[in-house]
Parts: sequence; structure tokens; C-alpha cells
Amino acid sequence: MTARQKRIALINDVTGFGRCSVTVQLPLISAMRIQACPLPTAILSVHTGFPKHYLDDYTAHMRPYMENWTENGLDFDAILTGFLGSEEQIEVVLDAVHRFKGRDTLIIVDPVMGDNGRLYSSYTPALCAKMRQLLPHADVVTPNLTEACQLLDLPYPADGEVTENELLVMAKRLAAMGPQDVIITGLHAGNCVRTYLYEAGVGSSFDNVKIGRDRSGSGDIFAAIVAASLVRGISLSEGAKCAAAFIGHCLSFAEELDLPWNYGLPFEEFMGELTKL
Ligand SMILES: Nc1ncnc2c1ncn2[C@@H]1O[C@H](COP(=O)(O)OP(=O)(O)O)[C@@H](O)[C@H]1O
Ligand SMILES: Cc1ncc(COP(=O)(O)O)c(C=O)c1O
Repeated sequence: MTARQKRIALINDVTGFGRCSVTVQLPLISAMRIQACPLPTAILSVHTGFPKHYLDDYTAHMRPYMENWTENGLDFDAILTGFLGSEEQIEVVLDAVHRFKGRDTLIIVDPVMGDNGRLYSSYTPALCAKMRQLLPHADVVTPNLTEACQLLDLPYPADGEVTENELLVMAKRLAAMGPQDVIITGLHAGNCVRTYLYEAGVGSSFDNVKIGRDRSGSGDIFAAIVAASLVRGISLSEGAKCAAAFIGHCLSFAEELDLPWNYGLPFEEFMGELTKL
């Protein structure tokens, strides 16, 4: 049988400016020699981290779009979900999983909902609650601390500080909701950023030196590189470390360029690194 290239369906928004979602995930996944196939959830002029944005909700188009993928007999090695704009869209994602999940298809849920203890402007508590319905179908979930607290209905810790033991308890609870593996990203750890991994029942963490400030799009880049790594057969911890290192290089360059935080990460200069993975 002829080998075919691997492919990932990206259920995420297409944002024209601000380097997030499909416009960063697609080029990075392509650099890792995997075909990226977007199923758009919304089209935005700029992301919601800008004071004004234009958002065209794509919900009504998603079902006929998927129907056509089904008619064309498409299947995927992974499905990566990101920014979802309405409760109805979560139903559509569940339908997509039902249609396109084969025996070996990985489902990676990046529950994009908020950061630093606050929800993004388009996220209602009802939408966050609905997001929990994706977890039973996920193999891997990649929340930041804000999103992990939302999914578990826990208050966000006042200073954003959590112990390893608290992280283990949170990760176990998230895993009990469905995914085998959990990554909690972007944890404050002094002058470092900690990433917590819960892989097949075992918790661990690694630190990276904190570079500059939080910038939009880091989570999308992280999820894309982890998803593409898993599809390439690279382990979760190795993929997560590669993603964090890549983000670090982009962040240093963003500081050098003195980019506004909401312009995202200037990843274009570093894509060559991913072609070697
Ligand atoms: N300022 C930073 N310095 C170094 N690494 C960072 C920084 N911000 C993010 N990262 C890396 O990117 C990963 C994802 O970032 P995070 O901020 O959690 O994403 P999100 O956009 O989902 O909140 C982190 O786990 C960390 O490895
Ligand atoms: C439309 C949209 N997509 C995706 C994101 C996710 O960005 P991040 O990767 O920083 O979580 C945001 C955050 O503002 C957004 O507004």
C-alpha cells in the first residue's frame, strides 16, 4: 500500500491579523510536514485581544462543509480544536469527532477560553460549561491555568500560583473527565514559565526561562506543535518541550522587535527549526 502524508483537521478560527489560531497553526503544522486542513469556526479581522474586532460567525456553514468532507471520503490522523464561538459550535465539533474519528485518530482539545484568571470577551460561562462536553472525546487536553480552573469549576488562585500537588490533583480530575493526557501550560514559577504534564497517569513538569510578557497566540502555537509531534510519533513530553523552546525563540524576537503584545509571535523567522523535527 502507498504511504500517504499524515493530516490534521484544524477546527479553529481564521483571524486576519494578530497571529493566532489557523493562521499560525497551519504554517507550523505544514513545516512539520503534515497536511493541515482547516474547518473554520469564525472569521475575524483581528483577534479578541484588540479593543475592536469584526467577527463573522461560521457556525451555519460548518455542517455543510463537514458534510462535503464526508462525501469526499476524507479522514484525519488528528483533530485539533481551538477557539469556539458558540455552544452550537461545540455540538458541531462533537459531530465532526463522530464523523472523522477513526481507530487511530487523535483528538486534541485546546480549550481556548481565557488567560490570567479572566475569560476572553466572547466566552460566556455557558460556553465554558459546554466545553466540558468535549473532554470525554479527547485524547489530550491543553488548558492554561485559567482554562483548567474553568473546566473544573475551581476559583482561579489569587496570585496564579499552584503547587505541584495541586496541579497533579487538577490534572487527574481533568483526566477523569476523558483525556488520557493533560498539559497545563503557562504556569507562573518565579522567573520561569512552567508546563505541567500528566501522561498516562504520571505527573511531571518542566520550566523555561520567562521571556518578556505573555503574548497572544502562544497557546495556539503550543497546541499545534504538540499535535503535529504526536502525529509524527514524537512523545508528548518531547513535543511539549520542542513547542516551549520554539515559543521561547519567537518571544525573544518579539521583544527585540518591541512588538505590541497582541501582534502575536513572529514565528516566520524560525519555521526552519520545525522542519527538522
Ligand atoms: N513569557 C513566556 N516566556 C517563556 N515561555 C512562554 C512564555 N509565555 C508562554 N510560554 C510558553 O508557551 C506555552 C503556552 O503558553 P500559554 O501562555 O500557557 O498559552 P495560552 O495562550 O493558552 O495562555 C507555555 O507553557 C510556555 O512553555
Ligand atoms: C479569535 C481568537 N482565537 C484564538 C485566540 C487564542 O489565543 P491564545 O493562543 O493566546 O490562547 C484568541 C485570543 O484572544 C482569539 O481572540
